Amino acid sequence: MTDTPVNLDSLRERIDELDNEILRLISARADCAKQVAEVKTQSDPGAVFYRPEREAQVLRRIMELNPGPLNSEEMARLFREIMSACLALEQPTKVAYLGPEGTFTQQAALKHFGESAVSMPMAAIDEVFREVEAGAVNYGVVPVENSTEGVVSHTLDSFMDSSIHICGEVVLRIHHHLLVADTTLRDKVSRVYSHPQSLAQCRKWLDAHYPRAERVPVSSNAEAARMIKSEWHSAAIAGDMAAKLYGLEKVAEKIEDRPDNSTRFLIIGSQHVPMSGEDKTSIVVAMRNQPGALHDLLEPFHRHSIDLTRLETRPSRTGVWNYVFFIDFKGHVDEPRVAAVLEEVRLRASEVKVLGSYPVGVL
Ligand SMILES: C=C(O[C@@H]1C=C(C(=O)O)C=C[C@H]1O)C(=O)O
Repeated sequence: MTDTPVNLDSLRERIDELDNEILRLISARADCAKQVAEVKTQSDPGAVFYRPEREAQVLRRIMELNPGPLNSEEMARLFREIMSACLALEQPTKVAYLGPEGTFTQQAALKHFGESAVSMPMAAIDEVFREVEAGAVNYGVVPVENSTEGVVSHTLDSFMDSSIHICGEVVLRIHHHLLVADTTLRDKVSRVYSHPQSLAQCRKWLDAHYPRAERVPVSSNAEAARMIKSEWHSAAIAGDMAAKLYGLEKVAEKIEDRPDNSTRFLIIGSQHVPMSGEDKTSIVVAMRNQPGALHDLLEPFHRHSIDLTRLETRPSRTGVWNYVFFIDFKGHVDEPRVAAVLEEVRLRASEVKVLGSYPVGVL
């Protein structure tokens, strides 16, 4: 196809006009968001400006209305950033995440809150919980389950001793790469560093390509990326953010054994999140260890046609009960049918704790 200069010029003129329009509209939107913040402060001086359910509704509406040619996810990502910038005008959201910088958890935090949020790396999952509990940050982001390797048990255990709520979820496609520094001797790699979950997610690939290399588990894949800078015979498995942060090269891309490898992260905070129209609830239930306990627990969900999306069993650490169950299901605690089920579950269980109701992840 050949573009005549005249065509190109007129198209660019049209783009300039559209940009002027977009600029005007985004500014008008930011003004509106500012006014919303003023209204919120008038009714409650300590008001939280960020509203997870409202943001989910805005993004879902945009995805539904999107006429193309941009795909809906791409369009929602643009709106995600507009909302993030609007919110930061009044109050940048402070978010603690499982660090160090360059982890998938940081990527998840930015995907959920947008680039205008202030994100702070923490050394461990319980530190993220502590920062949120202490009110030093507005929210925390922690990994909870991976499609290949299953549950992140540390996160579930942290909920047992905490009053923290779940305010949201975000799912991230995880792509791992084999990374080296510019000083690494690529044909002499005898050691591969990564987080144990990442090593497990790339097990078959490592067996096939580096069967003799020692696999060294470290606290995060960003830490693995940092470490190999000073070791000429070592490689790291990590994602794009860590590769960029530490200036590493990719020897092999997307080496995860399963192409649909993804991780679910939870947004934790102290807020009760109202209904967004498409919500999930997470609860933790302690049962006495007696025959039929699990059946008794699940039966009310079945009878009220409530969709369970996850069931996880953890040994109780208190000794009073033998098992605790982490259950996720579709619906919100403010819905009467969910309230009815919880009432029944309370009668059958030794203890029920609602961790939170929150919008099903949009992006
Ligand atoms: C504008 C509001 O406040 C914040 C900003 C939003 C936005 O820019 O659309 C949406 C929800 C809140 O996080 C609101 O509550 O409507």
